[in-house]
Amino acid sequence: MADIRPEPGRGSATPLLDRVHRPADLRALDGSTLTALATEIRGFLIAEVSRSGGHLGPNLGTVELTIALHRVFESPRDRILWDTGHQSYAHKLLTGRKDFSRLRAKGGLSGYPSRAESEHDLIENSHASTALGWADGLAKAYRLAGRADRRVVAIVGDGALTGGMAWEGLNSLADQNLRVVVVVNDNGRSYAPTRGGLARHLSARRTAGGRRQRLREVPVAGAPLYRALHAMKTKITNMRAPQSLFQGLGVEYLGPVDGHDIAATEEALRQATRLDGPVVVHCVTRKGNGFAAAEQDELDRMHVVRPRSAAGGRPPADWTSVFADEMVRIGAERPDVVAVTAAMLEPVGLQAFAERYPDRVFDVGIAEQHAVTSAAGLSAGGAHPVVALYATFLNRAFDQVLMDVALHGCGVTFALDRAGATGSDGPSHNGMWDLSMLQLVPTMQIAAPRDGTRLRAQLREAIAVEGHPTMVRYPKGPVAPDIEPVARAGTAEILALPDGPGDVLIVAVGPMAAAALGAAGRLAAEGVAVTVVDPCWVKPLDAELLKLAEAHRLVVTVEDNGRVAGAGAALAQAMRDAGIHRPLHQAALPQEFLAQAGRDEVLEQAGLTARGIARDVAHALARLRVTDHEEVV
Ligand SMILES: Cc1ncc(C[n+]2csc(CCOP(=O)(O)OP(=O)(O)O)c2C)c(N)n1
Ligand SMILES: O=C[C@H](O)COP(=O)(O)O
Ligand SMILES: CC(=O)C(=O)O
Ligand SMILES: [Mg+2]
Repeated sequence: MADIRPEPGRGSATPLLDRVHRPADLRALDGSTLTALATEIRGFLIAEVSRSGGHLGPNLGTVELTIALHRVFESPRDRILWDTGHQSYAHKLLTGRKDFSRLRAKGGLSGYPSRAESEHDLIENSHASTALGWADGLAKAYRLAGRADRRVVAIVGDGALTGGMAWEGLNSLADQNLRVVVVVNDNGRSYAPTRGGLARHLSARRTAGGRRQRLREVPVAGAPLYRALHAMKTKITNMRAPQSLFQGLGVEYLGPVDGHDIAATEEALRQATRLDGPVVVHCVTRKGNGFAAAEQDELDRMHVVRPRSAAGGRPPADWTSVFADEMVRIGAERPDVVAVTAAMLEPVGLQAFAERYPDRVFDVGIAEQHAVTSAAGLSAGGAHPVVALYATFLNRAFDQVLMDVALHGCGVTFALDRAGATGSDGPSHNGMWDLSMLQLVPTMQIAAPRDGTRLRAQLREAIAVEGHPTMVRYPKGPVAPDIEPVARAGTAEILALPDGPGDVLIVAVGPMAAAALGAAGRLAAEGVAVTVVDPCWVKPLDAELLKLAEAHRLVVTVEDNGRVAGAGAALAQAMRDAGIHRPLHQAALPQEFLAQAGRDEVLEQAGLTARGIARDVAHALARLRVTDHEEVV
């Protein structure tokens, strides 16, 4: 993630934008005014997003495309669907949302489309490659309802197009001959350059288009030659290029068109709407366009920038960098260890591994399902794959984890970054499902390290396991300071022991250890004797942990995962199975779609802080005194 300094003189004065309150207002503007509006929007985004943080590069690339879309389509009668949704800032501005002062913060604008914000938004899940599925369903529904007037347009990045769902969508659009316009927003990048056969195909089409474009720019001899070539190559429209992969599937193809040329993009879109079936408009854009620092950012074209408050100076070491470092060391010792990423090499911390062992890292595109099954294959072939993903993105690959990896006894390690609350990306990005989901997988071993030392150690332990899958989960943000154990209970580690017998056992999962210790301190001051234990391995739970539970009056589990079926629920079940009848209170994230806020705010709201845990324990103890034999309090 890049630090940025906006170019001096850039402000957010927006006289033209002030005249646009809704998409229809755009239709009254002429060509040069539209170009000036694009410049204004770009200046606004650079100034605002540099301050708030957010997806700067992708949004700088879609300004002109968004203007063209809103001039051709009549949203919300027509549906404009942004795949992933991280590139919809200009769309927000043109649909009346201009207060970016709290972008991605609590109570502020979402970093993605949001149904609560606008009738112009529909998809807000922000997991990639879903827009064609939505488009397919909407177009079918409109057809059934006899609403031929309602058009559907989906904007999908070249990165999102690497996801299998996009191809399932295209297949279905072609099958039903649905009138859907698919704009491929091709900037050649995901975070890093987009990889694979599809990326090569798009690149070849880009080059073919570019060659024609250059010929046209040659004043005298070039133009007739261009026209001759062009006429020969195009039959139905003057923009259609033959031999595209899409045409082979039964989806028309227009382009490539320069996505920073509003008039040309508009013309391509208008042509697309005249066709009576699915059509791809190949739109070539530059990620970071118009902001030199972003255009020149080799890493990811400023895909996402940190808020200015967090920028400056060296950021503190985060969990990702500890993982990154340990992977390089493990890689040196274990030539069979390979890494798999779903288009997020650098964000998940595999850059250094890739530099050291370029042949042992595989970027499969935004294709988590394929990443997991491919890892099963790697394991079957004798390698030990580490599949590194953001926790929330594993969700869609549950069946592959269960049936390909676990059922087949594959030694695959899942390294899940951004596990727990992530906050500013809203409900879609909190990593609060993995502990529940992977509890269901027979043979899966789950580690939740509490600090950097434990992350290194447990990653090693996990990678040493063959014959079944392992998972290591860790959160977003600075790595927690090391906490040394005071005793052990099997594989669990005791972090605090009272002098005498304990009243309360706090089972702190992973990075919740520090807050649990803080709570124990507060409770001790009130005369409550608390033992704090870190299970280290959340699955399987060590029998010693059950003995500890039996030795206390109240058990409290603390985890940054949804409360349903997570570590607390697993312990409650293990205790019941073992005939241990102790009341158990679960402190966890509520099983809800959590509103966007800072990560700390989300944790605070869920009571996952020292104060919150101490308060919960005190309440639970008070209730225990009243009802005595309650099992879950
Ligand atoms: C299922 C899933 N995996 C990973 C991501 C993380 N992610 C968000 S945007 C992005 C790259 C998108 O590339 P592209 O679609 O080409 O859009 P661009 O940013 O280039 O405009 C990735 C990997 C995600 N949102 N969803
Ligand atoms: O997950 C997608 C984000 O927009 C980028 O997240 P991050 O800042 O946690 O890497
Ligand atoms: C949008 C998103 O998920 C990302 O930028 O990673
Ligand atoms: Mg892209």
